[in-house]
Amino acid sequence: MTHALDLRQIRKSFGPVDVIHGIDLAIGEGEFVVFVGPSGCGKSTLLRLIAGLDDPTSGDILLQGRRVNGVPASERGLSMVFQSYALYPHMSVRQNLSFGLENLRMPKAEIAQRIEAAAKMLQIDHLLARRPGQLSGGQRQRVAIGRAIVREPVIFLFDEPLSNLDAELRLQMRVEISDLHAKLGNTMIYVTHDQIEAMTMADRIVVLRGGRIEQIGAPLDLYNHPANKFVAGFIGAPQMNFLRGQLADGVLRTDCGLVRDVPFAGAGKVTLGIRPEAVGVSLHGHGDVGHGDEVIRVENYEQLGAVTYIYGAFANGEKLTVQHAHQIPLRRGQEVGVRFPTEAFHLFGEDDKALERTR
Ligand SMILES: Nc1ncnc2c1ncn2[C@@H]1O[C@H](COP(=O)(O)OP(=O)(O)OP(=O)(O)O)[C@@H](O)[C@H]1O
Repeated sequence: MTHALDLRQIRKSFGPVDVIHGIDLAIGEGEFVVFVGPSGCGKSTLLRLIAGLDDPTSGDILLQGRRVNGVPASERGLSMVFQSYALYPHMSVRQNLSFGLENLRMPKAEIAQRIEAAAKMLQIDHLLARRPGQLSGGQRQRVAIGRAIVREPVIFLFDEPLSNLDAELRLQMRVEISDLHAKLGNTMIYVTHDQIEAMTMADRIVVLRGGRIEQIGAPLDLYNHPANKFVAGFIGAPQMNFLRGQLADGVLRTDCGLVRDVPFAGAGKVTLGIRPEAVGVSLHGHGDVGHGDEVIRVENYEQLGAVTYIYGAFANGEKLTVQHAHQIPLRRGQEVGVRFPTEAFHLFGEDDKALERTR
């Protein structure tokens, strides 16, 4: 099968600084792939290499099986949507949408028809006569997406397109971009540092750190089976809890006092990972400590109605975040029993790699 995109051993250096360290990646036709990672991990650089806005130092880029190294951006059949929208302020929305097509000498009737279809899909048909300055941030981003759509690209490239929008609008646009992908069926590559965008939009997530791929997988694969501590900590909010410990002969002893038979092989220093929602809470009556495996002291808490977040600490100072699905009475300084179900354990070795379960 021909892939929409193949990256083969892509490296990129800026002068003496190596930014991308040999990336191999194949993206299938119609896939929605999200590149995610902390600031400076090389996501935008990688996207720019794919777009043809920059050249790799070495390695090959193939679009639908054809090597495109050195092919100018305008001839790659890709459209890019930027965080900054990059609209022409002195042109109307309609002109912003038609500009690129006119440059391709496309017949006027076809341009008009494409603009009409895209404007309708994005619900900006009533805004075509306005200038970007007369639009809200969300409307501007829709115009920028419209400009990408009218070009009918083989691949859409998005570089943090929602970063300038407020939380509510981000959520709405996330859903709209997912809908757009479902309607159009094009391959889409989306760069973000926001793991929630990655979790909600991607068919597959590529987690990058320091110019290397840490893990590739479907959102829930990464959530349930992170390959290492970095991915475990990056995917999921609030973050997975990490507790120091020792493993020997199938027995885990954490520094905070937990002793437990665990189905993991290996020995030596380990980190126990457990997600906030997997930790059980027990309260007896008014603030009495219930029966738990261990006790934390509540340092802070947040009652959101649907969920309660408890930010606690063990006697040894290690922190624990608990996400509880019910409303419970809490006060700072009280002690709460916490339970650790073994099924929810992730163990990471000294090299931060996830240990395999033995059963
Ligand atoms: N033109 C350049 N010259 C020198 N260094 C660069 C250049 N462009 C990017 N870099 C460096 O390459 C690294 C990766 O940058 P890149 O913009 O790809 O990161 P990113 O993951 O997109 O980060 P962010 O989320 O902050 O945009 C950074 O350390 C950056 O400083």
